[in-house]
Amino acid sequence: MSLSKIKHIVLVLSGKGGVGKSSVTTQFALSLSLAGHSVGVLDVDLTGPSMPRMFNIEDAKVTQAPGGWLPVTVHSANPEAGVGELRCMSLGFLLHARGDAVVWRGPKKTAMVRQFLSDVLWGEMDYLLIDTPPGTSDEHISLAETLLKDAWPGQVAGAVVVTTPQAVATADVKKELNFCTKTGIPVIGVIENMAGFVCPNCAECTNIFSKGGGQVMAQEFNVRFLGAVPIDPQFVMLIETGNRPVYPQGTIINGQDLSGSVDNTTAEPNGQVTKDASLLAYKYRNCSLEPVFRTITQDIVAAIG
Ligand SMILES: Nc1ncnc2c1ncn2[C@@H]1O[C@H](COP(=O)(O)OP(=O)(O)OP(=O)(O)O)[C@@H](O)[C@H]1O
Repeated sequence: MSLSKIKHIVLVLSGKGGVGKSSVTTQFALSLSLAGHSVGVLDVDLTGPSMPRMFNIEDAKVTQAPGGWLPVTVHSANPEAGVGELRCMSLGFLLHARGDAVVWRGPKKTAMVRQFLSDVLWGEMDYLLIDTPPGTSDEHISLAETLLKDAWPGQVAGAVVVTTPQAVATADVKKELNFCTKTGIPVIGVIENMAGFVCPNCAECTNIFSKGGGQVMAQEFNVRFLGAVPIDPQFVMLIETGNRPVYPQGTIINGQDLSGSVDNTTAEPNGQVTKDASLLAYKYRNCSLEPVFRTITQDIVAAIG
């Protein structure tokens, strides 16, 4: 199996679409990489692959080598700066045109997931994060079957389950936790995303949705609560504008009008990290969600052991 040299495999799940599962996968991958770990991200959301957009590598092409596909490099390792390499594989790289729709029946999806697990040449990696579609679909069942059959004991570290605070989303996530129980995939913990909005001007946190649903659910299911990630408009900007971030018109932060300016205000204090790591990672280091997710990542790494 092409996953044999990967130390830990982590699934990222959510019961509902749009709760920020891919954003969480992105931040988890960047946090791990910035902590010096080598990370692969496998996007098995076949009908809505969003990892190429998240990493701003939508135009990248996957190379076919004799033994399989070479994943796309988001950034190379920079040991001097303590940054690990980050690579990604997604169906998005294999579609002819950006935005092409995938309308496949179950067996074809199953075959694709199996091929992703067997034919991608990851090489040696500390972590492989698998971004899954929302719910419990054909992709999940194929993933669970293939992974649990082929992985060595303990290699599948478990699943991180993402939810938003409100009850309708947490209800869906309960199904996801049940799926993990039934398939025997350990649950590493629950992350509550979009938990409040911190005003960039006055720093007051407003709970736009209700609060604490993820924590309550974690207690109910006796699983670890990994933390709450607030809504940060800067993160969306970082992702949507990728490696060349420009503030849109009307952006006023801390009373300063930044419309149209390149968001490099904190990007180049020493020039070290930009040398090898992508500017995306470098920008993320300066995003307000980075310290929040760094703590969550440390907890996950400690939980995996
Ligand atoms: N903490 C956050 N702060 C600000 N924006 C966020 C946050 N989390 C997610 N978003 C934004 O919300 C939108 C949906 O997030 P994302 O695509 O990660 O959700 P998803 O659960 O993976 O969706 P899908 O079901 O389509 O796979 C994106 O535009 C993303 O940038």
